Amino acid sequence: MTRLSVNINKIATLRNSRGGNNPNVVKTALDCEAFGAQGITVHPRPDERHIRYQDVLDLKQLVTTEFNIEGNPTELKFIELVLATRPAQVTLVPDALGAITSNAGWDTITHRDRLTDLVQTFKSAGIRVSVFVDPIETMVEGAKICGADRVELYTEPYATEYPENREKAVAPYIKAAKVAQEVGLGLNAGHDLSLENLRYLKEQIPHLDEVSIGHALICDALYYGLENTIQMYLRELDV
Ligand SMILES: CC(=O)[C@@H](O)[C@H](O)COP(=O)(O)O
Ligand SMILES: NCC(=O)COP(=O)(O)O
Repeated sequence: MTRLSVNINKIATLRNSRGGNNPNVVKTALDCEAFGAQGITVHPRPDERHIRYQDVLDLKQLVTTEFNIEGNPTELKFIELVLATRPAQVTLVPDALGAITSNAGWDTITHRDRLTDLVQTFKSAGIRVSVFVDPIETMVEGAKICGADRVELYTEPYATEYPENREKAVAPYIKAAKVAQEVGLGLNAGHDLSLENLRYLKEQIPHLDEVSIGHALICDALYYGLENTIQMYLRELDV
């Protein structure tokens, strides 16, 4: 079974655009769970332009499905937040300051020592650690050497190539997923997954443990409503 974790960053972006508390991020997370989501993902950034650090602490009190915090562990504040929150999973993402969104995975070879320390720190606190990587076999192997429990494959290149040539788009992901399975890593995927491209990814990589989806899912909810949308995404994974 592949779990759907809804990334609620975009709900916070909407809230922040006006100040106040509408939409309510915590209520939306709980509604996502009630509508069938099997996890909630947040990706706080140092400028707190969407999810704020306080949101993360508030969510932890009430989220009952898998809580996944994504972010760049080079920020001490991020490390402290994760350790204070103790989510089910932390996903380490090397996002650059000033980037609009995440745009690359880790070089798990160059950053091996630092990642190894971080993985150990989080695992000692009982938190599962996933490392965000491009679909490159050596990067997956590198994540294993760092002690990670899972990798999250960065799917933006898949999503971009999908409309032109979906077989070519998914090919590196199938290879990377195979390596993850061989070395005993769990497998997550995320970024720009959508109703258009999700089913094929799942068909090609049936052993995916989890997908985290935010941007497209929240956009779809404008047309279909949040409950219907979550059910539609779940059906795409039910293959
Ligand atoms: C790691 C990843 O791909 C997502 O967490 C993505 O970065 C979502 O963040 P934004 O909502 O800021 O685009
Ligand atoms: N880890 C990926 C994620 O949480 C959501 O990414 P996106 O669907 O907002 O592109």
